[in-house]
Amino acid sequence: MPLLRIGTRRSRLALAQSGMMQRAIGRALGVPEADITAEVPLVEIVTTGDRIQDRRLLEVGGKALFTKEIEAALLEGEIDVAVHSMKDVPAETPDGLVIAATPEREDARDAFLSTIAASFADLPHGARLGTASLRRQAQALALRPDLKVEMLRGNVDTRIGRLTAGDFDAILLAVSGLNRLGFSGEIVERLDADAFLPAPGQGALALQTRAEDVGADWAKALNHAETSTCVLAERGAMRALEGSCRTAVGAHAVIAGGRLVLTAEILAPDGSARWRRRGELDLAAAPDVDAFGEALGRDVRDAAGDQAIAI
Ligand SMILES: NCc1[nH]cc(CCC(=O)O)c1CC(=O)O
Repeated sequence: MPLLRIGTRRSRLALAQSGMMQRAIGRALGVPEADITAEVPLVEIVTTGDRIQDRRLLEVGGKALFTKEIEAALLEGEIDVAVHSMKDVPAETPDGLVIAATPEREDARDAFLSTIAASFADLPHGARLGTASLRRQAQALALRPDLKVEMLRGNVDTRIGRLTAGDFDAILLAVSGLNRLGFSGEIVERLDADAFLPAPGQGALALQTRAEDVGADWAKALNHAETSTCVLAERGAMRALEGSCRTAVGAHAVIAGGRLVLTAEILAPDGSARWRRRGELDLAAAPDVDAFGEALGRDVRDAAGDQAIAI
C-alpha cells in the first residue's frame, strides 16, 4: 500500500506539475528517491473538461469541469492529494475538502509569443491574436482595439503548434505553464502585470486534500506562506467578482515590507471598459486576508454595477 496517492489530470502540463510535487512530497515524507514512484504514485484522472472540446459547453459547465472528477476521487478515498493549477480551482470547493498547501508561486505573468513581432506593442495593425481567455482578450483589446482576437483552445503544446503553423500572428499563455513545460525559450515578452493583471491564483499550485489531512507535516513543509496569503486575497476577490462566465476578471496580490497589495479588476470583454481597485493590508496584525480580498472584489463589482455583469 503506497503512503500517499496523488491525483492528476493527464495533460503534459498537469503531469509536469504533479511530477514536481510528487518528488517534493516524497522528500517531505522522507521517502528515498528510488522509492518515490511506488510510495507516492501518480493516479491519472480524465476530467469532463479534458473530454469536451467545445468551448460553449465549457462555458455552460464552468470551471469545475476540470476539477470535479478529481475532487470526487479524493472524497471516495481513491487518491489522497490532488495537484491542481490554482487558477483552475473554483471559488467554492466541496465540503470535506481543503487546500492543504500552496507551494511557492512561479512567475504569475502572461507571456506573449509571436512569429512576427518582437513585443505586444510592436504587433502590426489588425494582427490576429489567439487566446481562450476572456480576461486576456479584454486586456489586449483595452490596449489595442485594432487587434483581431480569435479563440485558441487546447493544451499548451497544441496552442504553440497553431502559432507555428501560421494560424495566428501571436498568442498569449501563462509564463508559469511555459516554464514548467520547458518552453521558456518560446516566450518573446513577459507582459507587464499591471496592463495584463493576472487571473486569481495564476502561477500557483493547489495541493488539495480531505479536511482531516489539513495539518499533515508534508503539507506544512510544502506550503509557502507568502504565496498562500496572496492567493487567499486573490481568491477572496474572485469570489465576489464571479458574476458570470462572460466577464473578464483579474486579481493579483504581492507582499512588500509586511504589506499586502491587492489589485482586482473586471473588464468588458471587448476591452472598452475596465473597473479596477487596489487595496493595501498590514499583515503584522494577523488580519482576515480572505475577507479583505472579498471586500475589494465587492468594491470592483459595485463600481461596475450592472454594466459588466449584463454583458
Ligand atoms: N486554464 C488553462 C491553464 N490553467 C493553468 C495554466 C497554467 C498557468 C498557471 O499555472 O496558472 C493554464 C494555461 C495558461 O493559462 O496558459
